[in-house]
Amino acid sequence: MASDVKNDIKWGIAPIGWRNDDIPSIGKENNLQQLLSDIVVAGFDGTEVGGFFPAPEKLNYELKLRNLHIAGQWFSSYIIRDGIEKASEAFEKHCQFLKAVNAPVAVVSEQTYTIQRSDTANIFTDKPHFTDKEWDEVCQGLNHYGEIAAKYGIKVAYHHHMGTGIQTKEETDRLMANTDPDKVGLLFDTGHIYVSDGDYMSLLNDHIDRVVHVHFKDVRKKQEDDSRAKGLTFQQAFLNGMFTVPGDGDLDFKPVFKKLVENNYKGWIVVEAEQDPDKANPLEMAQIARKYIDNNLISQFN
Ligand SMILES: O=C1C[C@@H](O)[C@H](O)[C@@H](O)C1=O
Ligand SMILES: [Co+2]
Repeated sequence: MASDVKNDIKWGIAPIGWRNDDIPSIGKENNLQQLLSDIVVAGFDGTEVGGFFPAPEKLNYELKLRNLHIAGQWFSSYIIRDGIEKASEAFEKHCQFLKAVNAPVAVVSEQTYTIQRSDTANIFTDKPHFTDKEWDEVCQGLNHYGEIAAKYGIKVAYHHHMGTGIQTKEETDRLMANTDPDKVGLLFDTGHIYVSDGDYMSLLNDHIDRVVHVHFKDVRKKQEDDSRAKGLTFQQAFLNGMFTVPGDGDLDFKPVFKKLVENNYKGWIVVEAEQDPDKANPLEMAQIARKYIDNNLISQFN
């Protein structure tokens, strides 16, 4: 059965185009009200929680004024570094926040050994690798996160991510094989898997049944090649314009959307493009993305 495109799929855009949690100086002039109002102007249904967002009461108030909704929030997980018990305590607090803002998924990434915030590591070559023991711990811990999330009516959406121990398709395959499908879902991020493996359809095709959340991140191949040749860090690469919104880069989102719809995907697709807002006007980029979605993706099913 296919999704009912109008009712089953909600479209979001992440705050990361306006402000970046990892580089707080970027876009600090964009406050919550500005961000949310831009999202309404561009025609999206909601967003994910950014690091600068206020407590639930204030956030819900601002969302309600604009009829917007929260899709989820990133959780930096440290199962290997801190152990399952301590990591789970932090995760439970995260779920409490998510429940208070009615978010359906927790976006989880195991951040032990990550190089995504490093000032020196080459994002294309220096990723960490987990030992077999660490893999066991992460998989066990994530299953436990799934049990905690379920108490709050939330799903775990695991985010494969450049510069982490679970980045490639092979690593994501291993994660999917060793976690419980009822407890751990997959967040499919087009940009991360493309930069990692040079392909995005294989991951989607193989794990479509586990996908509970989606990030649409486009890649400018020229800027990716340039960043790779220069051995840039993750932050340098995105400031070099490696990522952009769908419709502005080189990835074709039509087969991705088709696959999701044909497999009855129900949930959020969030446009997510970390860029320098001084170079890429966030509202303009949001409007480019929305136009591409309407004219090239949704139109396939009209
Ligand atoms: O989903 C994401 C959240 C960000 O914090 C992260 O760095 C970005 O690359 C991403 O895909
Ligand atoms: Co993402």
